[in-house]
Amino acid sequence: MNIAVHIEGLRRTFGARSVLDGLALDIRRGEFVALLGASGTGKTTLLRILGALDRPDAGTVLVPEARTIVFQEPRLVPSKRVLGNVVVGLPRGDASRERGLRALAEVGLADHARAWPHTLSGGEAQRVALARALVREPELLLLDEPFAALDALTRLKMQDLVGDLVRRHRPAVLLVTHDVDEAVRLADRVAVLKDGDLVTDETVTSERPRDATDPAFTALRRRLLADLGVREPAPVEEGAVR
Ligand SMILES: Nc1ncnc2c1ncn2[C@@H]1O[C@H](COP(=O)(O)OP(=O)(O)OP(=O)(O)O)[C@@H](O)[C@H]1O
Repeated sequence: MNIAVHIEGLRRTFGARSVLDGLALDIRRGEFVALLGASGTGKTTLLRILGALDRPDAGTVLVPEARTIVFQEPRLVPSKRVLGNVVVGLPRGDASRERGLRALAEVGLADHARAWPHTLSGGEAQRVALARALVREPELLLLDEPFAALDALTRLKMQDLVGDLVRRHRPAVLLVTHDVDEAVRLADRVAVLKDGDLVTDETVTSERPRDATDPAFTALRRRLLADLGVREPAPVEEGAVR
């Protein structure tokens, strides 16, 4: 079957509030879906359910066994060196070590294998978290605002890195983000979560590498911002004095 994730009629209630209310979403194998939504709409709840960290109250959720999550913060084990963090939970031995080293090389940290987590920058630590997720060769990669805590330049570099890694490994991806441009840059499809269900589910048609000034990109950005209830700043006219 060509489907990696199948969700139908998903409901999750906290007290009297149905945060997810009949949500449906399919993700094909190797497809990259970005999920936008205002704060508190249930994006993390959805990701946690897909990662088996939370349970639905109702509905169907079919996900592959091989799935990993990367959170906003790297969540490294401070008492393990970088390589130990990457291979944590894998069988001990040379084969895992080799896989771990390959994954570190892929995120550009081959020379940090013996470093301790507290010596890493925020961006490096997050790359270790990515290596730890990829070394398991997931069929589904769940990304919960993985770049949100990084400075703007590091965030752009991380977006490029994730784009490259995903193209190489081809997992299905669900990326939760607040950043509309990030969603449109990276994803094959962008969905917006509102009032418990997806109100938008759009295929991104711009060619890669994506140019934020491309008309298709800007038109999609405008539609997504409207769905999110955010007004786009008016463009500054050339020569205008402000
Ligand atoms: N374990 C819980 N118990 C009670 N309420 C919860 C629990 N987990 C989440 N919620 C509530 O569910 C709603 C959705 O939370 P969630 O973290 O999924 O939103 P989000 O869209 O990821 O938000 P943000 O963009 O701010 O991270 C919030 O109102 C939150 O308070």
